[in-house]
Amino acid sequence: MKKWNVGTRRSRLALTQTNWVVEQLQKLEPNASFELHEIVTKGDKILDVTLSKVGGKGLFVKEIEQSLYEKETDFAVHSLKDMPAELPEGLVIGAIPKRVDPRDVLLSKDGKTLDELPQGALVGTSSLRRAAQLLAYRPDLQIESVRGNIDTRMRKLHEGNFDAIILAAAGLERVNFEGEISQFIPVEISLPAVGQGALAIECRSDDEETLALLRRLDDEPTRQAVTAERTFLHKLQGGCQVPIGAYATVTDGVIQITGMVGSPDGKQMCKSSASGSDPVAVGLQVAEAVLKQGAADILAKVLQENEK
Ligand SMILES: NCc1[nH]cc(CCC(=O)O)c1CC(=O)O
Repeated sequence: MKKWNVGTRRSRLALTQTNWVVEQLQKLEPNASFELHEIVTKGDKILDVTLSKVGGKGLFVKEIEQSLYEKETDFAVHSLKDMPAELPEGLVIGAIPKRVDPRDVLLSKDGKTLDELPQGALVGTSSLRRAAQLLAYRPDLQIESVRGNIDTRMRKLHEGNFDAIILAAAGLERVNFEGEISQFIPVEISLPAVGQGALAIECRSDDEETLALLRRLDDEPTRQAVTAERTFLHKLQGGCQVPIGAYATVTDGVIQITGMVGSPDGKQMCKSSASGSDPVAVGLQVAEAVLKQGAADILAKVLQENEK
């Protein structure tokens, strides 16, 4: 009987996602067994520093990738949005299952929507992307950093530290907290992070047996959409701690993508859309369009801030 060793982070969200993947695979391979290996990452340990200041790239995936190299594990389940644009040598994304809701959501006191929040309300988010788009829409809001996993952030809201916080719909739905959502923020107001709402299952590029297993969970339209988004991110040389957002959909084989780069204060916003049948081509096209609007200057300034 074949046994697969599966790497996962230890947070409730990570374990829920990994268990979901294992459940799907178990249905396809009733005779195989799967053993979970919980791995604590650097990103889980550093909770008191703003993420963008600890040099974010792949903070949540490095230790997990090490265990793949050492063949302690055969595959690992990640939130795609936590994956750097470029994978290290020898590792690939073996499957991208069908994406769930990609939107950001607002959780607020008394269920208020973005438009109903009082003047100058305090909103918790440590994402520069969310801050930029929120302030572009409501310049009066005050943004403050909030770290920790979903439970910690919701506790801070309930304790009265904030008027509202922003999270990803996908994470809340996966851990059955969708009842806490006050508003699904339209993508026209807040473009999601690249890959938000999608999972990535990572494995060794030469492990044919695992690749064949994972391929069965791959969703082609999702893969095309996130390929376009990740091409956009890669072209802008962005990791996950930059004010970059993108969202692509696929309809009858046509990919439609919108991408943005904004200054964290929301005052400068570069945004463009493209469509076509080649995910890489449309991703590059949008990246060039926002670069023409001045995205490089915004990103350089953010990098400079992070180094301080
Ligand atoms: N940055 C942490 C993270 N990574 C993935 C998700 C949610 C699940 C997803 O977007 O796939 C979250 C939490 C959040 O942003 O609210």
